[in-house]
Amino acid sequence: MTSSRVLVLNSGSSSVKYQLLDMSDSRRLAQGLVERIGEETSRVKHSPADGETREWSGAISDHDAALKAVAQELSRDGLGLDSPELAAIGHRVVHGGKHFTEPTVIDDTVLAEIERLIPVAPLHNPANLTGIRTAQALRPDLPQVAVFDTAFHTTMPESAARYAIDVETADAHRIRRYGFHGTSHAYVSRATAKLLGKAPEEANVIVLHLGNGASASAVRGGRCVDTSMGLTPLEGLVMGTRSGDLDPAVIFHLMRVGGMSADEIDNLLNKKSGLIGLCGDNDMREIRRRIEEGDESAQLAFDIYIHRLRKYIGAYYAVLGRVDAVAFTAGVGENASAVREAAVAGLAELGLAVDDELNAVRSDEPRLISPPSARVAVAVVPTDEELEIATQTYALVKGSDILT
Ligand SMILES: Nc1ncnc2c1ncn2[C@@H]1O[C@H](COP(=O)(O)OP(=O)(O)O)[C@@H](O)[C@H]1O
Ligand SMILES: CC(=O)OP(=O)(O)O
Ligand SMILES: [Mg+2]
Repeated sequence: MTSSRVLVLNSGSSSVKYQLLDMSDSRRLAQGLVERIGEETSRVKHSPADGETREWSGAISDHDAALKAVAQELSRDGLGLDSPELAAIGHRVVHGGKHFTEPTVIDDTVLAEIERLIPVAPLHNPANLTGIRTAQALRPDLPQVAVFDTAFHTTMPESAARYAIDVETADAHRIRRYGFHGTSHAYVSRATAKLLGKAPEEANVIVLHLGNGASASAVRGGRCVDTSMGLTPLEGLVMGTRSGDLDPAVIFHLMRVGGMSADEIDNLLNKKSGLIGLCGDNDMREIRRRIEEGDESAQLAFDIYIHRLRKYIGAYYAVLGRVDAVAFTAGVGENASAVREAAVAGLAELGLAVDDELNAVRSDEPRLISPPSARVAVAVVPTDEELEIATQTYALVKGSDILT
């Protein structure tokens, strides 16, 4: 039997998203989500392609237990991890440092490197590691492949990747801009070029990945030339719970004057800042609802979010010189028409505008929302990190002697 199925695991700090795909025709056989891992009640949602979605709540204490729940759900549909049709398991790994520029078959050395990078991706790499270890224990015979969020950004020029600090100190501690959400920026920039009827090499695209974590990238001819996240996924845009850009002196001030420890500030900036810090909610749906009711702190949080986003659009416009499209993606980018409208409002001089009717359309398909006459296309392009990870994983193991 030829094996052509790939299971993709995208382990976040408190969630696991997964998809099982048949790569002979890129068909999705099942997908799902385990949320609120470690909380009192976790939630599991599992959708087989040929059956009813199943949802249940229960206590799932850690990522190991979450993955076992995923394996069980897949088994119930006859798609268990013991299937001989499974060719590989692909894992999203958030931080790959400078070393990993390509999808990589995981061995002990790769595991050790992912572990070494935990201090620069404390919310993500530990979850990614648990996902890998549990999957290895369930199927020790299968190739496990790491697809790194950082890989797509390794093409950035030094002028974009280097911080303006003492070079020796930076090099000693490997401090530079790595960038994240790379599989999404790669997938969306390519899909945007396709939507424009261009080859990726011909298109300059600003990608705005606005999920709970959020980042922008400038992509010239299919290669990343700048991105908003940095050494860690904390820099750049305002996010659900992360501050994004701020004066680094805020940290010394909080230490010296506020009496806070490094860990306390880390927690403040990563988990209690961004939208949730500004108004108590990190879900854009809730923020929009509160704004409709006249809530001032929700309005201010929204305005700060949009102000930062517009600054990055302007910055990357200048970085690229010529922009063919601005693409919105991820939970907020794909769904929040008010964010898209506000992000480009008043930028007609730059060739940017949205058409209200097109912007209001809800769809899972890539689509243009700018008026046909606009000089720069504005697009909504749903991301599919799992499909991209599966494609890269399968390309690596197919036809190699890894697959037996
Ligand atoms: N219909 C919607 N309108 C506005 N925002 C939405 C909508 N649906 C989802 N979102 C936003 O998308 C976010 C999640 O995005 P997602 O890309 O799934 O994030 P992540 O992968 O980081 O968990 C939610 O926190 C919410 O703010
Ligand atoms: C890198 C990152 O921020 O990822 P996520 O959006 O999944 O938190
Ligand atoms: Mg995401």
